[in-house]
Amino acid sequence: MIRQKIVAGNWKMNGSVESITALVTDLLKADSSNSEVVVSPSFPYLHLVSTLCAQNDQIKLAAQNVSDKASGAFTGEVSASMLEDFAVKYVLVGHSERRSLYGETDDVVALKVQSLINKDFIPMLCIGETLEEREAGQTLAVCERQIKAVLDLLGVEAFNRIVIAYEPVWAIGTGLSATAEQAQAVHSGIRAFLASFSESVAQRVQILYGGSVKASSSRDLFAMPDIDGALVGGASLDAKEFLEIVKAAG
Ligand SMILES: O=C[C@H](O)COP(=O)(O)O
Repeated sequence: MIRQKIVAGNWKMNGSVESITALVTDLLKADSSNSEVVVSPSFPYLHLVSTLCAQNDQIKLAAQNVSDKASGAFTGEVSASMLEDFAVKYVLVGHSERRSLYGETDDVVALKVQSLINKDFIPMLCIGETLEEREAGQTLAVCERQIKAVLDLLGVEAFNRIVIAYEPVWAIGTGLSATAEQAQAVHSGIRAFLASFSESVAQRVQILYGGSVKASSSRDLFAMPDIDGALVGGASLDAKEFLEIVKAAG
């Protein structure tokens, strides 16, 4: 099955009105691409970016997080219904920084996925193992456990509306990308795991790789049959580098 590639830039907690305006302006100058291009600013800049991109359907918007609660006394949280006021298509969920620094468990991540699916957003479900887990041979078991929490709550059909981002924790922000072969092995394992629940869902689901993706490594990654794009952190803050990655995706 042909799956459209997605190249998503996760800007994390970076940027200002000035720098984001300049970055988006540069991204909008690029030629159109067959891949879907997504950018993920911090909440305060969603409105700015959606306004800047309003005349151009080439760039889609992602939020970096969402609350698992619908509304109420949850200071500092942002609900899925609030995101409906912006042109948000995707929402990152379960990023390893959320899991490790803010204590998000598999169960909380699954609830966030549920709140997004209920509102017709597409969750980008981030999964991946730590270095210790990889060295202990637990890479796939960890990924499967993280996916299983969502499967148990929502069933396999939910994955028709979910994008998976495989991001080995040891490769995030370290400059140590997984090799294309290492990433492919995990992606195909994830797809096989989903296929044990539904072959058609497994064939359809887009699985992105994230972890120190650079223009120089992206072509090899995208040549792999089960790598359907990238979730790019640091390199997405540089328009030229990010656009090279978009180009490599075709
Ligand atoms: O969401 C993106 C990942 O955390 C990758 O970040 P990085 O490209 O800076 O390693």
